[in-house]
Amino acid sequence: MSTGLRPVRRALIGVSDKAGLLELATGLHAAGVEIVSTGGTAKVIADAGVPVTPVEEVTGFPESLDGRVKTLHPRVHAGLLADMDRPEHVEQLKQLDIAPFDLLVVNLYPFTQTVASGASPEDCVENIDIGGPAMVRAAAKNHGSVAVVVDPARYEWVLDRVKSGGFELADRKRLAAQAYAHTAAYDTAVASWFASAYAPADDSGFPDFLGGTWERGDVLRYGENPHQKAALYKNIHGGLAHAEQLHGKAMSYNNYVDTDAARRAAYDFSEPAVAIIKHANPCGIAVGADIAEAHRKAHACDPVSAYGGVIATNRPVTLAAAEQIAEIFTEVVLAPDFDADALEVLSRKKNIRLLKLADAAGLGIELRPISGGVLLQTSDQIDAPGDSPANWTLACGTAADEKTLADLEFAWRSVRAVKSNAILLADDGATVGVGMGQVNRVDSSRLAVQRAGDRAKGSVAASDAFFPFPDGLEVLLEAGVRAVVQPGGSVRDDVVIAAAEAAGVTLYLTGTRHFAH
Ligand SMILES: NC(=O)c1ncn([C@@H]2O[C@H](COP(=O)(O)O)[C@@H](O)[C@H]2O)c1NC=O
Repeated sequence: MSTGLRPVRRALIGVSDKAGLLELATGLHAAGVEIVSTGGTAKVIADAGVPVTPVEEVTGFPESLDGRVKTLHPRVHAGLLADMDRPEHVEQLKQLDIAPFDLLVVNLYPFTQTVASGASPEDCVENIDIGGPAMVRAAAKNHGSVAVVVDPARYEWVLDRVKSGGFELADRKRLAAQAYAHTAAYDTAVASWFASAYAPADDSGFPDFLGGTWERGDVLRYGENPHQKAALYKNIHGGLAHAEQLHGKAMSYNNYVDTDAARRAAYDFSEPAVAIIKHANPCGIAVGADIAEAHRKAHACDPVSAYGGVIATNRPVTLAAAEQIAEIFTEVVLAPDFDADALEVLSRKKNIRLLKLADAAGLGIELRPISGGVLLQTSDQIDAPGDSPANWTLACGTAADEKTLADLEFAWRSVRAVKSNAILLADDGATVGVGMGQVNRVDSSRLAVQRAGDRAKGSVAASDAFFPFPDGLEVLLEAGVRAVVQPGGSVRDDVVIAAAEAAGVTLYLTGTRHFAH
């Protein structure tokens, strides 16, 4: 069966990123390939003494308008679009005196990088490549006859193929698929920038067009369950999907979901913090003088549930912390870094996955697919006025002393990481009981109290949303909680406050809610 092998005799090269260009051009020339190039590319090649035909010689037209017109010419596009398996195309090229191209190597003006550099809108617009994508799309469409390369990392492989006789049809198809993904991502970046930064339709802050492209990372063993298939796709914005895995088995689908929840729970504490997550909910969050102390305290919250958990920290993992973690069966540790000795200790554990992610902050927006669409919201940062104790309203009881207020603030920050309805009990910078994911606030309160056991007495509590009735709060009061922080805002706030007052408990209202569904 024919593999559709086509030799490379004539190549068109126009690259913005000149990395690897010389090696490529030298290799192509040595393999007997005629090279045609655009201005800057041709200059680099010619300066190195490698023969190159300027594209102007092919078009008979000068590169003009500040480079806006270089390759946009029938003599270039006919050479890229002629189907060499169709005799009439071959004949037409002959009549028009146009030579076909067998290989196109292009990379585009750096639009995304220009935007990211904070360049002026005019510079960004000028960095929208027009001729490059036109050629890439033409050659990709005509992959039956032309191989198109958009990735400098492929140059070595390209030379190898050229020297060994050319590209097979299967190669050219894969290259074409890559080329279309490249131009699609490029156009999506341009369209997104126009819609949100350059020409927004209104002042809502939400663009009319929402674009995103992802490239496949690892194919995962399975999805949430073994009968579901799954793969990781990565965008260009960094984050957990790009974390460097330093050790351990491949990440699973559920590992990623839990690690992202752990990241959200731990990353924005100013003190050293550790979050231990199971099934996307915390079974312990704590701050401490260092990571080892924070881990000890977080683990003590619910050692039963912490077994097989996922840990995130906001500081590099130290030897002391690593030795503690190594004692407990842990699926994943995510940290900004690992000290060398800590890495050595943890790497002795075959099954633990160690992920390094320097910037865990995330993009500040979240997308959630729903049937037929996607919901977009800004992330639940802890930056609303109601998140600052200075703005809390003391609804009843005595004003909290410094330690109590610090615990309430810790509990308030931590409760964001708990699925609603969320009730979180804390003491001394550590959770002691977490009630999560119940469909009423009374059950969440019962769960938190039950998990805390004796530790409920004298602890502080945070509720992610208001108590609609006093019943949930009463569970906490009976257990001996000494101070509570909650948003307030229920039509029955007066009876809820009265219940706290009767128990002599301090109650603060934040006016801000932190649901996590
Ligand atoms: N205008 C054109 O006809 C055109 N043809 C190719 N380009 C781009 O020009 C760049 C290469 O230019 P140079 O070789 O001059 O550095 C490549 O990124 C290529 O995608 C063009 N530039 C922008 O559209």
